[in-house]
Amino acid sequence: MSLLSVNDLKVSLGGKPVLKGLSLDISAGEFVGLIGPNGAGKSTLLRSVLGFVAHQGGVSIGGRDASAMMARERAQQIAYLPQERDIAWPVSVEMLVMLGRFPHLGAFAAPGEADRAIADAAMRRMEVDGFRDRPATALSGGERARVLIARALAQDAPLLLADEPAAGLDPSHQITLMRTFAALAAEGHGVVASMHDLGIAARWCSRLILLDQGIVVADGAPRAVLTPERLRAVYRIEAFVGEAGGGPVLLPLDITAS
Ligand SMILES: Nc1ncnc2c1ncn2[C@@H]1O[C@H](COP(=O)(O)OP(=O)(O)OP(=O)(O)O)[C@@H](O)[C@H]1O
Repeated sequence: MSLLSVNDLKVSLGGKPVLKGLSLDISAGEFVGLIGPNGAGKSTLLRSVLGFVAHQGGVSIGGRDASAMMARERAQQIAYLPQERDIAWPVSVEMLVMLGRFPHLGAFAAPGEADRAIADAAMRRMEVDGFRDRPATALSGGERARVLIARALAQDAPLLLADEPAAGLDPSHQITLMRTFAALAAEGHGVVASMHDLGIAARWCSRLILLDQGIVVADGAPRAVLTPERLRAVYRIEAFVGEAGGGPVLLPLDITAS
């Protein structure tokens, strides 16, 4: 089932074309890594789908034209983890995660038992339930990131768009996150996460979409997308690409000599 369809998306920012006619489809069951060098357009793509950026071209969410959807309807269909990890108010971790349930509540309705159970499960998944009573502003960068991911999980939308969710996480929490996203996809959600760690993207994602200068330059299985030639052409890096422990391994080694 198609969760997201983007057709010939074009965005200009500050008079400069940033997305230049980009098309993609995301289906239920996929864990897609959105990769590409700094400035390739990854965040702009995610923000355009959310309706935060003026754009040309078609976006449909769950088979419906996104431009006709209210913000609340979109939030029921798509959970979004922004790149910024700022938390403005010293609310408790539990309250912040519970905010993920708000698109599902009626006007003025308080969260019920089912909402609490979903928020609790999200906190346990991201291993933040141990500090549920602490102010969310009094956490380390990585802990804060995990709390914000838990909030996005609590939203329990068919599609999750996450902008650099692994940034700032230690290796064990990065792997926990990748396992969680892979499990969400196996449960029938769609997950699109922008990432800079190509090794972790190669190992865990079912599909990679490589952006460069506002266009999709490769889209497919990680082994097919991350060839040494393409890494050279797009990232200007030399990399070791191999296999270990039942999956692909990628290690950037050096800058390509020009
Ligand atoms: N408000 C803005 N005004 C002008 N140009 C912008 C604005 N926001 C982003 N850009 C430009 O748009 C391009 C794409 O930016 P975007 O943040 O989408 O890239 P990205 O792939 O997410 O990069 P990164 O990996 O560094 O997060 C960049 O060249 C950036 O400088």
